[in-house]
Amino acid sequence: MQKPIIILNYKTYLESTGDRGRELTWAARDVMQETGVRIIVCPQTPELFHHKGYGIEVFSQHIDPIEPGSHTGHVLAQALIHCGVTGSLINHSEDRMPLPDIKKCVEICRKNGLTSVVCAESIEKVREVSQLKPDFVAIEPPELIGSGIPVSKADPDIVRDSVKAVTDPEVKVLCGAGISKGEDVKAALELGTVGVLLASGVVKAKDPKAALRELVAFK
Ligand SMILES: O=C(CO)COP(=O)(O)O
Repeated sequence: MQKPIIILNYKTYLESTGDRGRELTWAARDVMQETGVRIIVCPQTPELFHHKGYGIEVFSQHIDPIEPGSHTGHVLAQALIHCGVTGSLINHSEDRMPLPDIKKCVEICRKNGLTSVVCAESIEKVREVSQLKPDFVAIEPPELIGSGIPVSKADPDIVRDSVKAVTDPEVKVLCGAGISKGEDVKAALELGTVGVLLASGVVKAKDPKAALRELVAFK
């Protein structure tokens, strides 16, 4: 079975903020080096610079649909790049955007060499945002987010149908919500995704490094 892509969203949990966030990034880097699995971490925007240079890919949780100029308080692609960031989540369920803004963000990412991961809450949304040609679309049913109930097992149809809804072979599909175990990741791959987007199962685990090891150790 192919190796999964694991995107770890730090959200705004205290367990992934400040020094604890950096320890989590080091743990993810170690597991990535041990296993060869591509792991990407997504700390909060003000902390991104502190995760630079550790030998692991860092994505932003958000980017704004703006060009350089007068946009106080917004997140500019070039500033993310300065922080060592190589991609961004877009339209996360906890940070939704209107479609024209998603489109602009995907274009900005493409123009600046950033990987785009657009989240979607339904099969219809997956179909719609995949037309924008992001690098990844992540199906995440909001009701399962943070529930501990893995989407890949609780609702395999939404994952399978999301994979079918994406007709462009260059757009890869991820799934997320409630993922915490290797068997959840395995189920996600069997349904046709290339990996998972997750948060609480690792961030809030007693031993996040052990949780990450368990997540990627399946046959
Ligand atoms: O929103 C998510 C990842 O972006 C999923 O969160 P949980 O893994 O905590 O369910």
